[in-house]
Amino acid sequence: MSAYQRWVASDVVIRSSGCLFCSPLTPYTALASSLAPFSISLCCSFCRMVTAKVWVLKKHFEGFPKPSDFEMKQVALANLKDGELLLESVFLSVDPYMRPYSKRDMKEGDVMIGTQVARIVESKNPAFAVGTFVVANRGWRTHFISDGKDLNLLPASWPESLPKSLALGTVGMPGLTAYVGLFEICKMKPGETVLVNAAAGAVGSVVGQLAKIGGCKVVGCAGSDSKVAYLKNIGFDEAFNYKTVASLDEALRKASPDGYDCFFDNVGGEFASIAINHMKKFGRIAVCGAISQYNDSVPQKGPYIQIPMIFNELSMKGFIVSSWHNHREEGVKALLKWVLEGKLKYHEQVTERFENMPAAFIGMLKGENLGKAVVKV
Ligand SMILES: NC(=O)C1=CN([C@@H]2O[C@H](COP(=O)(O)OP(=O)(O)OC[C@H]3O[C@@H](n4cnc5c(N)ncnc54)[C@H](OP(=O)(O)O)[C@@H]3O)[C@@H](O)[C@H]2O)C=CC1
Ligand SMILES: CCCCCCC/C=C/C=O
Repeated sequence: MSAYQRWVASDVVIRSSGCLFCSPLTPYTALASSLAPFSISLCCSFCRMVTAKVWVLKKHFEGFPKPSDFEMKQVALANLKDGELLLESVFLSVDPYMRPYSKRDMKEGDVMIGTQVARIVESKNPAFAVGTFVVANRGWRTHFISDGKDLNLLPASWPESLPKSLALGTVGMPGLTAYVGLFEICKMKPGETVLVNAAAGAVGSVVGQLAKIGGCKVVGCAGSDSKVAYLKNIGFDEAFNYKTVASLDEALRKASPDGYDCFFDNVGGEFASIAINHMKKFGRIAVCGAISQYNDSVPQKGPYIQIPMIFNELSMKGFIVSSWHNHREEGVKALLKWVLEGKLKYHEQVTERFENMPAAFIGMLKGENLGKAVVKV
């Protein structure tokens, strides 16, 4: 009998509101495995169905997201079929893209989109062992069933001492975004000057450090003095608080009087319109994000970019990291190596409890995070 089966057999009742699947009267059971405390699921003591908690988009966001736009629900998961796995989320990611993508791709009532580090708690698929950690793209759910095809294993060389949540941040999608944007889109070269905004966040903090590893001068800006201090601490040559400088134009000129070869733009809007006038001849702009525009109900207007683009013969390219999946393996390997060598530092803003997903998401959009915002279930 496996550790998991022993737990199920022990029937530790931790709640009694009833099974969603068979009867409102049947109590739930704690279901755990040999690797507790990671695994605590809800399982009906009669039919053995697991109940997942999920967050749905109750109401499309208008302007800034608010707690009442979300609703938490319970979903009963069916028993596993051959080839299937039961997983529980251990860390969930909250990312800016959820705001624009919800408008483009979701309808009210859909489970919020997103990725998680999850642990396999039951397996009817011989290719996946119980206890394995994976990265999945299954939205804001505590538990889910998979056939294994949509899961990414953490690299085999992932040390036990390294937080697995980094697979959602510095050694995950945001880190890869920095890697692709700098090396493939900006095509940065040693000796160049790189500008990055939202620099103390998940993507920006990696951008600045990779640019330093690549032999560049790095200028970053962020929305608080403590974030600016953090940027200096992790090696940025120049950093400023874009919210308190008297003039953004002056601050950009002071930080690099000769201008910028590469601009990694996470913010868009007014910042980008001003920064474009500080680009050097043949400068390259990676259009990564436009977070200053995501919550606009009325689209922002110019100034327009054509004149500086022409005079300085600039290149400007938007990109979506998932289109660069052929660089994933190489990128994750390089990021992990730099983290382990101590050349790539990380910080995580960890919010406790699945119930706080909306608060973590809203907080990240407001700039409350230093480094990657994640939720620990
Ligand atoms: N193209 C792609 O494939 C990808 C794009 N992205 C984009 O990269 C950007 C950064 O994402 P990520 O690193 O995950 O998030 P962050 O960890 O950087 O968190 C978001 C940060 O944005 C800043 N911010 C919020 N509102 C504004 C504003 N109005 N003006 C300036 N800064 C603001 C806040 O920091 P502060 O305190 O400094 O204001 C906040 O902490 C986003 O635009 C995102 O959409 C991310 C992943 C993939
Ligand atoms: C599997 C998650 C894919 C995330 C793609 C993110 C693209 C982001 C765009 C802007 O934020």
